[in-house]
Amino acid sequence: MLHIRDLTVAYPHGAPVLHNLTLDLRHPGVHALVGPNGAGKTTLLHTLAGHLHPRAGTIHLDGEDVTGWHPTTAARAAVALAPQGRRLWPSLTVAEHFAATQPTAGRDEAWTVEELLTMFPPLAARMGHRAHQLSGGEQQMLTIARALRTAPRLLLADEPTEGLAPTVADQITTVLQGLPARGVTVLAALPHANVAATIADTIHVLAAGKLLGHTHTSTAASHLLRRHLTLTDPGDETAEPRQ
Ligand SMILES: Nc1ncnc2c1ncn2[C@@H]1O[C@H](COP(=O)(O)OP(=O)(O)OP(=O)(O)O)[C@@H](O)[C@H]1O
Repeated sequence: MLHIRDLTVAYPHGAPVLHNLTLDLRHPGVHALVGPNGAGKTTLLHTLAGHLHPRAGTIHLDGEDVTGWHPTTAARAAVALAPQGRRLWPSLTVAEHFAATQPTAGRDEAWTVEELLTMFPPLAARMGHRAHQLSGGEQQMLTIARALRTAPRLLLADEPTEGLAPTVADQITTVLQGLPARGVTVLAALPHANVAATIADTIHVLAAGKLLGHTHTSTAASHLLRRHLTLTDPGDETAEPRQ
């Protein structure tokens, strides 16, 4: 469904942080992007969401060339970003977040607010609370619920379980794993291969803005990273991946 070819992305006035990156999400499912800090995971998700324009390369989504599109075009094409740091509206209540977020026009697969509250039960008791009054876990649930409210076909989730207690992280993982059955493909940036292996069908390994390969197990993902670090730092052959 998503085909990225030779993608080079830089921040304004900066050197490229993604270099000739080629990546395919061939089938609906949960896909992880794994790599050390600074690998370029967030940059890739923001490029797919239309927040950054590539310097070179192409992005095709379901056969359509969407390279360099704007965030509103991405949203209309049913691509939703659940960003790192959540970026909720602090003074709006949970109910107001839902009211302010409407399903993409023409999408039949929209979730009702009731369905989203069933998916994330803690939010049901917090409808009148402002976002800044929520716990970190509740904020993350609202971030994902708000993204789902737009009825995406591709959900970009940036570190969706970051900093959460294991039980809350498990709740979110379970939701993400159930999304492909509802027609949503998930691409989640995750810092650790072992977390990725519990969530995703496929793990795409990124380092220094380049795709090292894709795999299905944390062991193989760690091996790819370790080999990359050994090749780039021959003086430290015992180096462990920085993750
Ligand atoms: N707004 C920005 N302006 C300039 N450079 C940036 C900006 N955001 C990120 N970078 C740089 O781009 C590179 C990739 O960062 P990115 O945040 O995409 O990595 P990441 O894999 O998501 O890392 P992390 O796990 O730490 O979030 C890093 O070198 C970072 O310093």
